[in-house]
Amino acid sequence: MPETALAGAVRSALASVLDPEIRKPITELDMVGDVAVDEDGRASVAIKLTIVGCPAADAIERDVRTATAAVPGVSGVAVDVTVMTPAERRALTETLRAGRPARGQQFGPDSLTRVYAVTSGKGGVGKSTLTANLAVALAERGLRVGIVDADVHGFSIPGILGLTDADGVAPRPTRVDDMILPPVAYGVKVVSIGMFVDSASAAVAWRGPMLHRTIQQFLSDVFFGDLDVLLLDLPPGTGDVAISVGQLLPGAEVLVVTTPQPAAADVAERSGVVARQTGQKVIGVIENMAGLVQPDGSVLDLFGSGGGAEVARRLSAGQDEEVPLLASVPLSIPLRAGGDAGAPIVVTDPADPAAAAIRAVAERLSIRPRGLTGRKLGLSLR
Ligand SMILES: Nc1ncnc2c1ncn2[C@@H]1O[C@H](COP(=O)(O)OP(=O)(O)OP(=O)(O)O)[C@@H](O)[C@H]1O
Repeated sequence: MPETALAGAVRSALASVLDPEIRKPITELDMVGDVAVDEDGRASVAIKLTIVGCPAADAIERDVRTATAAVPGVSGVAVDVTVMTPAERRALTETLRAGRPARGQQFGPDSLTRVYAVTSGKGGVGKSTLTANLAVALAERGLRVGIVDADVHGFSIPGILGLTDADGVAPRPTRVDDMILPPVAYGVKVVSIGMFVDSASAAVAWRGPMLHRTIQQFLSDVFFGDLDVLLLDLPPGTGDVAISVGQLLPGAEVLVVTTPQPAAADVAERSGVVARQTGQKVIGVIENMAGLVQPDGSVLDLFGSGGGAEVARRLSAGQDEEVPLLASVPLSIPLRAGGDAGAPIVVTDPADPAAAAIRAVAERLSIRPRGLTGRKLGLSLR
């Protein structure tokens, strides 16, 4: 039976309901089944969820009720929730892949997504804290942003972005067949090794090939959709990881994080040099944990000063293009506390000097023109 005009109006209104994980209208995802409105204006809407126990079910049902009830002429709403058949699910994953074969890489040479690998010479310099806040600041500017947290030594991104539970455990992402739907926090799609281990303290002692396979799986099986920017949080500076990134993401550009400590400069410089040896371009240095402004206005240089500028100078030597020091992010109690609480300060306390410095990096990155330098153009000479 054809839908009445009112049922058609309800269906159109449902285009405003987004699947919170896939972030597309449920109408485009074929999640809306029969829609009918009786003579008294009572609407009945059939919704097909991707999987049984879909964590987004309540949000979708609520939004469907609200959108339907707002259509003029509708007096009541009944929502019938079912689950897609395997064939419907397969059709959905094929639509989401948009022609890309299963297990195909999403960020290959033709991709328009800018990929930034955030690296540091050693642990504990604030790489994850900066990556998470930078991602949120980029999303705040209207960009579509994703993070791959592959830092096996401390998969801390889910915690910093408030995705973990009271025990510090990250949520297991929803799977639709072989497609992994990344949770979204502060507008950023996040996938982390921490989402696939059993406890927050689980130690991950992985050799390079295992990490390589995991990054590869994240890049192929996680549904990121069209992204403007993908940030990679990688374990501190080993050659293994740089080689993997070079192979899997030849277009990736590198941000080097260091502290102001002159002694840290050597090891930070090395991480930049290793990245370069594997064909990646270092596009800037971020100094973190710089001088803390005291209540009396004096500056406490807990970790010394000048390390960031020194690393940038050394990485620029012999290069056509200078490697800039993009920011010097001061020590900040709110930045640390925001990370612990899962509330990134670029949103909760944007005026904090550390938040302002990170937001300035986001602005600089978001207006960078896309260059083709270093990209294979796919031309062949006959
Ligand atoms: N500018 C800053 N001011 C104060 N605390 C900071 C700052 N940057 C980071 N921190 C804190 O320092 C600690 C280490 O930061 P983080 O986990 O981001 O480092 P990391 O380089 O990613 O380390 P790892 O690679 O070992 O995971 C965290 O407790 C974080 O809150």
